Amino acid sequence: MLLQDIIHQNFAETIETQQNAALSLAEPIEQAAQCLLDTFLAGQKLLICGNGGSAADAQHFASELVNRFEHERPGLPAVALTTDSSILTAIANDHAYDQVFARQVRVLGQAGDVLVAISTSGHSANVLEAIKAARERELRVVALTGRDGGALAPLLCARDIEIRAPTGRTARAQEIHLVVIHILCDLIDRQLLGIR
Ligand SMILES: O=C(CO)[C@@H](O)[C@H](O)[C@H](O)[C@H](O)COP(=O)(O)O
Ligand SMILES: [Zn+2]
Repeated sequence: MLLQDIIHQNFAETIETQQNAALSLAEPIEQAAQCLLDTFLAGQKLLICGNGGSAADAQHFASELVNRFEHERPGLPAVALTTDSSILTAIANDHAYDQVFARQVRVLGQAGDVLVAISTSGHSANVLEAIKAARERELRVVALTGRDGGALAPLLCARDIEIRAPTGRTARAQEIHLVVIHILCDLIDRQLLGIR
């Protein structure tokens, strides 16, 4: 196949996936925005985790909440659990890599906080362990997933929210996740600032 064909094929797949997501994800995104807004209005916080590109998404989301998205407003409390190399390496070295987020959830999480768990496959062991820790500490979970939800989806309970990108490709799921993160920021800003 010509390189230009591959380029066009990637764009076409992205557009189709985004169109499918617009149809299937409006409801869980609305629920998640309300959940996050209620959490902030109650004075509680978000903890956000994921691996690789999803670690970047966790940091991206936290920065838009703590600092700002498109409008000036008071900062909103959100912590990416992916950023402190001393904490991450100590937990991985002394315990296990699958505990790097769970231990932070147990230490930093308080009942009523929300864990945002990001995994395109739903099979990252450290994200699954973080969800189990969230359950113990009575945090709600907003999960950004893909494929069939993997081993993550069955861990969720009725109070949790799954936003599942309708694709089997990690790259396409990550692209959906970033759009979802920006929509959540937009909805939160509009509600907080009374923008229509
Ligand atoms: O960004 C990419 C691929 O686009 C990779 O870094 C990817 O995030 C990593 O392979 C992750 O370990 C995948 O984890 P997950 O989404 O399956 O939980
Ligand atoms: Zn990537």
